[in-house]
Amino acid sequence: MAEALVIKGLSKRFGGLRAVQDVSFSVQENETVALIGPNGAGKTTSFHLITGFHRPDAGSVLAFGKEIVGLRPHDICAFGLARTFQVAKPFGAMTVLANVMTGAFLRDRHVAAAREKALEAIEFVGLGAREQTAAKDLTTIDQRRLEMARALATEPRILLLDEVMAGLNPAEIDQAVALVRKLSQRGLTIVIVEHVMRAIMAVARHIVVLDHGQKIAEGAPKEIVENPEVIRAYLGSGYVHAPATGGAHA
Ligand SMILES: Nc1ncnc2c1ncn2[C@@H]1O[C@H](COP(=O)(O)OP(=O)(O)OP(=O)(O)O)[C@@H](O)[C@H]1O
Repeated sequence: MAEALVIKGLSKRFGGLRAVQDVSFSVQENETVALIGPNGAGKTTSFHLITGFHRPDAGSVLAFGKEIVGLRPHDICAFGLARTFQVAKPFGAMTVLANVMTGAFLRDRHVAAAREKALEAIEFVGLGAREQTAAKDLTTIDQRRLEMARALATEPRILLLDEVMAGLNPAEIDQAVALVRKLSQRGLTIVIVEHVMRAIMAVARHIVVLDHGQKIAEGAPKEIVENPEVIRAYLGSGYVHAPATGGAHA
């Protein structure tokens, strides 16, 4: 498998705070990699750095062999990296279809083509019956579906999902897991930030753990949940059998 994303020495300070410190990891094509860690560990900042919303102080991000540090978010998206946001940012008054078309317009200037592509993405994420619903009237899981459809409509090769399971009930988490798997089966390379550990275990082939901006571990899910450093920093010793408090959700 070829490397879709190679991150080397990524660093970002906010004043005196080292939000991301010398973080390196790689993602193979069509692999799903999870980025986990406690609140404030630097996961979302890493997404901002990869997708051009923040410029790193140091480090490199190669996407399919091309350096993308320094490119604007729009150009990074056009290069094939799409993302969702931790706090969903739909255009509330606009319909689901109109929202997803804003993604599709990245590649298709023609309304009919953009509409067709948007409808395909809406159907794919399971929002087929809601295309004319205003985004603000969607349930939480449907808002997450909308975020994914909007990203998908930009025709990404790499999809970065930021806490798409937050606030979902257990049945909805199962649906979201199924959708992430379906996205992977479509051939996408996925990087997912998530606190819901059972979802991570169900979708990720590889896990990278951040703590205080630094990578403290990476490896296969089974290794990670047994790693003493990860248990200390994030999971807590009882997570496998009982929901952890304050950190990962079982
Ligand atoms: N724009 C900013 N200006 C100043 N500090 C910031 C900024 N963005 C993030 N930070 C700080 O950087 C650190 C890392 O934040 P980040 O949002 O990346 O963490 P996270 O791992 O995504 O956490 P969570 O799980 O809570 O979303 C935190 O201490 C945060 O307060």
